[in-house]
Amino acid sequence: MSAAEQLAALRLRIDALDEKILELISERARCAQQVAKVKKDEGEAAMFYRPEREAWVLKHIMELNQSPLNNEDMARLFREIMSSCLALEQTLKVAFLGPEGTFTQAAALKHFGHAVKSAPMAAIDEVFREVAAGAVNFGVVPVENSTEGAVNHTLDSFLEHDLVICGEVELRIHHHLLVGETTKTDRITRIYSHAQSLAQCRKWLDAHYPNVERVAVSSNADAAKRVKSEWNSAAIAGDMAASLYGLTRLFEKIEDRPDNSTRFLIIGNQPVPPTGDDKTSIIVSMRNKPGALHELLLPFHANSVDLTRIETRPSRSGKWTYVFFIDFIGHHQDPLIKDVLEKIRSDAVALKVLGSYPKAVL
Ligand SMILES: O=C(O)C(=O)C[C@]1(C(=O)O)C=C[C@@H](O)C=C1
Repeated sequence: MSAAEQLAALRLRIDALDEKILELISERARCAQQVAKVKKDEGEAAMFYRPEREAWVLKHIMELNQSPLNNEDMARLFREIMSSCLALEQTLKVAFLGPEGTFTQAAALKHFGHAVKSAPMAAIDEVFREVAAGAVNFGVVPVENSTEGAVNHTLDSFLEHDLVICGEVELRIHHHLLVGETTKTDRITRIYSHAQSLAQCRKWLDAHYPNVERVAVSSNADAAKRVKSEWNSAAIAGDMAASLYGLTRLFEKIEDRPDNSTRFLIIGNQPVPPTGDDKTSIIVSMRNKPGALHELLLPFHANSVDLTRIETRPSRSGKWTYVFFIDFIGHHQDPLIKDVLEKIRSDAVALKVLGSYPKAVL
């Protein structure tokens, strides 16, 4: 058989398979419509989006996968199928730190898929306010970066709002130096980016553009937007912002650490049931006395509960008083975790469970 004949035969097989896939996806979509009907018949506060179920579906697919596609690629395809199925039940509106093209938007799409309605906000606090007011279903906010540490705006917003964390998503962050069609690349005098991104590329900038002004703006996407109209400036931003604002990559992957990644939280109003593979986030304030931190950590150690993060912030309710943000493995409904939380509550000035949620799958 000639190469052309082989290609034609393979394409016929692909056509037939596509038709089967189409049929199966359609059947799945009709199932989702029936699920929606059952949920609506159940009562007023139907919960269409079910993070615990979505985590299970994606993990199940990854466990079963034996195809040439790797687990992440396969799960991403199912992520999108499920996103479209959910859109048949309810159009989710998701707020994030805008404008369009930020890493936070990329995180939102990674977590929810592309069938949600995006609502870009000008600041992290606005994301919290929109969710609290019920103007959107969920919000996505950055919480920590592997190079630069905590995102304090997000932590402080948790002190001011009563919202539930219902998910987490991790994103590898690749920064590029972006220029526009009219940029004179040998005469760049200014580089725009978000302060965190400038910090994540500090060594690269010191080596390549030591004398160029670094200007911190509200987001990477905002930086990309500015470059379009200026001939002497460049921006540090990611792929989404580059394609959205029609910029080209003068240098790629300029982050100082190759494993640079950011963790984002999904905030909403709906608690998530246990999946068996969960994380919990709490805020605790302790009496200002020697050994307070030791006292706080003891119940975790005594019960072999894995802490994944601890962060300290000023409490805002008194000079030199602090609150601790703690993440650990387990769900607040697990009997062991319940015991740990009860012990902490008896020693603490205040304890707030921000939420228990499935560990990031993708
Ligand atoms: O199982 C459900 O509750 C569904 O609504 C179905 C489905 C899916 O397509 O698999 C859709 C949306 C939910 O977030 C979870 C799963």
